Amino acid sequence: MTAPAGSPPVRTLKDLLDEGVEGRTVLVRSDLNVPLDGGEITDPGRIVASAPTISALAEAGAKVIVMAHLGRPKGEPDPALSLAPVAVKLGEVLGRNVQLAGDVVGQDALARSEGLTDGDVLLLENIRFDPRETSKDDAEREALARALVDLVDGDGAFVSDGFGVVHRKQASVYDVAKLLPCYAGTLVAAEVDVLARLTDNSGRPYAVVLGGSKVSDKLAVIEALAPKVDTLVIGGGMCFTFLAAQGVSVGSSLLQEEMIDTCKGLLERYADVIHIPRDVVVADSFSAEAESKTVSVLDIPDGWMGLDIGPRSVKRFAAILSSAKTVFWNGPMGVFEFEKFSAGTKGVAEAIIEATGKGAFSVVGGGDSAAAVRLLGLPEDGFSHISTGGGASLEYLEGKTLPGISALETRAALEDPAQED
Ligand SMILES: Nc1ncnc2c1ncn2[C@@H]1O[C@H](COP(=O)(O)OP(=O)(O)O)[C@@H](O)[C@H]1O
Ligand SMILES: O=C(OP(=O)(O)O)[C@H](O)COP(=O)(O)O
Repeated sequence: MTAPAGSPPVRTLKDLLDEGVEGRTVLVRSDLNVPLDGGEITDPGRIVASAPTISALAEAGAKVIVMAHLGRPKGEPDPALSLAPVAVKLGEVLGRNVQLAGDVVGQDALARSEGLTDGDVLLLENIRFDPRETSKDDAEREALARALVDLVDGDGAFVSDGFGVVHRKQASVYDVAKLLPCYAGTLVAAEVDVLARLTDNSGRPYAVVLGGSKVSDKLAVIEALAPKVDTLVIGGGMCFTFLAAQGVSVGSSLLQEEMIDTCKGLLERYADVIHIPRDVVVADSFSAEAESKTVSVLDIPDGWMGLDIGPRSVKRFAAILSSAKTVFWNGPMGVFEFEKFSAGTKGVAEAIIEATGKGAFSVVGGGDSAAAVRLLGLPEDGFSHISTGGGASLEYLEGKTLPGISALETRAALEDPAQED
């Protein structure tokens, strides 16, 4: 894992294993935030990607305690977001029993952590059931971090392996790293090394494709990315704020009202960089069985919502992407989970695969984007790399400090022997 120039290398899982972990308790932060449909996991990609680190530690005799989140609970237990189905799937993938704690740092988690023997794996309940995980108050987050460390015996360690969440300054991602010897897991190390190839001197034309539904997160990233790239193709739930900025009526589509002026400015400053759809597939409700039709963006009926980009836009985006030498894609072009709104995602993905076949370096980033590739039956090896992090990758590309990475670098600097007087 390449550390920023001049800073000591971040310690990795290999360093921890070389130290020896037998009998030691190791806290691991994984990103197991998988898509669910009625309690069923529709794509276990993140669980599969997280398994090597957990497996290596258990095989080496560590007592492994895994911290993870699922969705965005409002700081209290939500049965629909319990990690129970994740624990079952993780056990299947690891080929070993995975215990699920009934709480995060409560009596059950404590009792189970005290009862662990070498090689055991304990998954804590959804870490975001505790409001301190995502608190903006440092003291609150630090209190949860200390409670998590209390689950660990004296010679414990922390492994940061949840690449998809390293852009979040949260207790289990950032604050725990200040309290224990910390290491980058195999997934985090691999992802950062791949993304390091997506820099300013990447092959040109450099295209970024943005979609999905986390509009507020990603609109903020666009301002930083726009000057760095040759093309910004925008679809999914992202495009409607841009369309509204052009005075278009977007019906009941996803819309970030407070960002309309920002988008107006971006469209003015980067008119030749930013490309938004000219036709969309609209629906009279958010459902797989909704009535739908393809319309010009100028004809979105009141009360209807855009749930995919239209065929004309797919064709235009594909033409733009066909000459790209570097492509980063985060966010589906539509609600691909519903078959009738999946054509936009499939068409743009196929265009990226075609560009990759002609020598482009392409990265797909994001839980749902990666899931879309697999669920739409597209060849994963048609892309140069499929990343488990969408927002994390975007903020890395933006050049932002990722709290989950900076915490590792800070610890490495503090523990670097060269720093000794
Ligand atoms: N036009 C749209 N309206 C509402 N939701 C959308 C639209 N287009 C895509 N989505 C949703 O975006 C979600 C993924 O968004 P996001 O989490 O940002 O992607 P990723 O996980 O790849 O970063 C998908 O569940 C998809 O259904
Ligand atoms: O799904 C995730 O990010 P992504 O949607 O950017 O891929 C991560 O698990 C982070 O989740 P969050 O955006 O609720 O912090």
